[in-house]
Formats: sequence, C-alpha cells, structure tokens
Amino acid sequence: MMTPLLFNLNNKMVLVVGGGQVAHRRIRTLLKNGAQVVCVSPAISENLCNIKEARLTLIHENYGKEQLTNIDLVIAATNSRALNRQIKTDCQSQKIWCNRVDDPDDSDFIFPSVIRRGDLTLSVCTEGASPFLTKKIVADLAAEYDESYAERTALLRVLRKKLFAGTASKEENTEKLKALSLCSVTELRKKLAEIESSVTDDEATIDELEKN
Ligand SMILES: C[C@@]1(CC(=O)O)C2=NC(=C\c3[nH]c(c(CCC(=O)O)c3CC(=O)O)Cc3[nH]c(c(CC(=O)O)c3CCC(=O)O)/C=C3\N/C(=C\2)[C@@H](CCC(=O)O)[C@]3(C)CC(=O)O)/[C@H]1CCC(=O)O
Ligand SMILES: NC(=O)c1ccc[n+]([C@@H]2O[C@H](COP(=O)([O-])OP(=O)(O)OC[C@H]3O[C@@H](n4cnc5c(N)ncnc54)[C@H](O)[C@@H]3O)[C@@H](O)[C@H]2O)c1
Repeated sequence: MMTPLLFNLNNKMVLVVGGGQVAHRRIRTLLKNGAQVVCVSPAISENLCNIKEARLTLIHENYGKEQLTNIDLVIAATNSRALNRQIKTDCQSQKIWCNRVDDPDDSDFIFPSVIRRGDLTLSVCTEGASPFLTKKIVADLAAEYDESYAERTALLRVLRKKLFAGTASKEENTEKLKALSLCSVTELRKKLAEIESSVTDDEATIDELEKN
C-alpha cells in the first residue's frame, strides 16, 4: 500500500530516463510543478523536443549510472523492463527515490491522476490496478468539482485568515469555519464584502477617535 503525500518539487533535480510517450507525460507534470528536469534517452520524441522551458535539459545518450550525480528523484521510463529494473537498483544503492513506470510494486513513489482547482487538489490512484478506472473517476470528479472551486477555496483562505486575526474564541472560529466551508461562492463573496466593509467602518471609527 502506498502513502499519499503532497510533495514540494520546486527546484528538485529529477532525472527522467527515456524519451517516449510516458516520459513526456511525466516531464510535463514535473515542469508544471516547478522541478528541474534532465531527460536522457537515445531517441527523444518530437513532443518533448518542442517543449521550450529553461528547466528542461535533453541529453541524447543511453542511460549511465554516472548520470545519477546530484539527482534528487528518478523516473525510469524506458521500454526495457530489464533496464528500468537496473535503474531502480542503481538508485537504491545511492539512496535516490525512483519511479518505475512499468512496475508500481518496485517503485518508491508513483504518479496519481490529479485535478487542480486553485489550491484544491484532488488526487486519484488505483496503484496500477486500473489506470482506466482512475481516468473515469477523475472525469466524474472534474465535473462535480468544477472551476468554481478555485474561487471558493481562495475565498475560504481569506476568510479563515480574517477570522484568526479577530478576537473571537477558538471554539467560535471553529464553528464559523465549519459553516463557511458549506457556503456557495456567492455567499462567500457576500460574507467577505461584509467583513471588509465592517473593518473599514472600524478603521473609520478609530480615525475619528484619533482626530478628536
Ligand atoms: C493516472 C496516470 C497518470 C499518468 O500516467 O500521468 C497513470 N496512468 C495513466 C494512464 C494509463 N496507464 C496505462 C494505460 C493503458 C491501459 C492499461 O494498461 O490499463 C493508461 C490509460 C491511457 O493511457 O489512457 C498503462 C499502465 N500504467 C501503469 C502500467 C504498469 C503496471 O501497471 O505494471 C501500465 C501498463 C503498461 C504496459 O502495458 O506495459 C502504471 C501506472 N500508471 C499510473 C498512472 C500509476 C498508477 C495510477 C493508477 O493506477 O491509478 C502507475 C502505477 C505508475 C506510475 O506512476 O507511472 C494516467 C491516467 C491519465 C489521465 O488521467 O489522463
Ligand atoms: N505508467 C504508465 O502510465 C504507463 C503507460 C503506458 C506504458 N507504460 C510502460 O512504460 C514503458 C514506456 O512507455 P512509452 O510509451 O513511453 O514507450 P516508448 O517506446 O515511447 O519510449 C521508450 C523510450 O525509452 C528510451 N530508451 C530505450 N533504451 C534506452 C536507454 N538505454 N537509455 C535511455 N533511454 C532509453 C527510448 O529511446 C524511448 O525514448 C512501456 O514499456 C510500458 O511498460 C507505462
């Protein structure tokens, strides 16, 4: 059984071995999430060659153990099971975490399918049992948790911060936060506008008092 974690890939050095379809998918995900990527493969797909991104380095060579120097994570994405197994073994001896795209059981981590709505992340995985089931569930969830959830999450973040900055007790805040999480985007916008205008009123009152 795998453990779901949210991992900060900013500035991590990731070696992707292989330059085919699966490598391309992994590299797009890695770049989107801030990683530095080195891709090593004798053949590199046109899709990959067309990516214009300073954080991606393409090396037209066969895999070699020396390429693991200064690498944080490795994706073994070649079409050879024997080579992917060798890469995993090399990583293990250097304590580098490795994803084998052909064998979840022999991987230190695997890639779920992800839906992003601003700061809301939904992640689905069957640990290799059925990637097609994953796709179906993701399509269902994407329809239910639509783009409006990005604003909903952003509004909740601001309201939460404002509540914590206020003088209410911890218990009161917990109750309010629970209720807010069930509000629609329209209700949340309204609540934020109310809080902001009352803050402005308070500030105006303080200004008045200071003047007198
Ligand atoms: C979620 C997604 C993310 C992504 O890849 O970006 C993903 N696979 C996707 C699609 C997909 N993959 C495959 C098919 C063909 C149908 C089929 O074979 O069933 C399709 C469908 C398609 O392509 O449409 C084949 C396949 N996949 C794996 C193996 C090896 C094995 O199981 O041993 C084989 C057999 C290879 C062979 O035949 O040799 C293994 C893995 N695939 C994973 C992730 C990890 C577990 C995720 C999970 O189980 O939920 C894991 C364990 C490892 C990893 O992390 O790499 C992405 C959904 C894309 C989306 O959402 O659009
Ligand atoms: N995880 C998944 O979602 C998923 C999906 C489909 C397939 N797969 C598995 O992933 C493997 C790769 O799939 P693909 O569609 O990307 O295959 P592909 O044939 O498109 O790409 C394989 C790549 O490996 C490279 N390669 C071969 N020998 C190499 C070496 N010595 N050093 C470096 N690179 C080398 C090739 O040049 C090629 O770029 C498949 O064999 C399959 O087992 C996984």
